[in-house]
Amino acid sequence: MLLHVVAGLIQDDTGRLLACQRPAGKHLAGKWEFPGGKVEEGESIDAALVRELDEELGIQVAPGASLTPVDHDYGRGPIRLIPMLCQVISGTPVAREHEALRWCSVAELESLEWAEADLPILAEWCALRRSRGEETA
Ligand SMILES: Nc1nc2c([nH]c(=O)n2[C@@H]2O[C@H](COP(=O)(O)OP(=O)(O)OP(=O)(O)O)[C@@H](O)[C@H]2O)c(=O)[nH]1
Repeated sequence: MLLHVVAGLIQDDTGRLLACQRPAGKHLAGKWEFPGGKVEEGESIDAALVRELDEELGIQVAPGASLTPVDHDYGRGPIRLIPMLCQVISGTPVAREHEALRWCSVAELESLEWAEADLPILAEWCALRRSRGEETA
């Protein structure tokens, strides 16, 4: 069965993107990812995003546009990773479930070791920024 996973792309005022490091002992430990998680049965993508970011980071967000979903299989069954831009309404991110959080410029994003399914999302996000003339941040 295809597992739907939502991933939140959060930008700060200076255009940096929030990256989260997966904790030790879990699948893909130490790799970087976007905050988010599995969409529960009967739950909308937007609702899953709001719930997961509240649980994981203690922030309240407003879902925005989605980027292109990525289908991937780590050998544990197929997942569809759905990237969603989002706006923080309240709170400051705290790593409740991650090893570390980092606000990253484009150069910093490229220096991290990402979960494989995130790579096309990062490429799309960087292209989007370039098309808006924001590539220097
Ligand atoms: N939250 C999140 N998950 C991602 C991303 N990229 C990516 O491949 N995944 C994968 O999506 C799957 C579901 O993520 P999850 O965070 O809800 O699950 P988990 O691994 O913590 O729980 P599990 O160990 O019970 O499966 C995992 O296989 C995870 O590695 C991402 O950017 N954000």
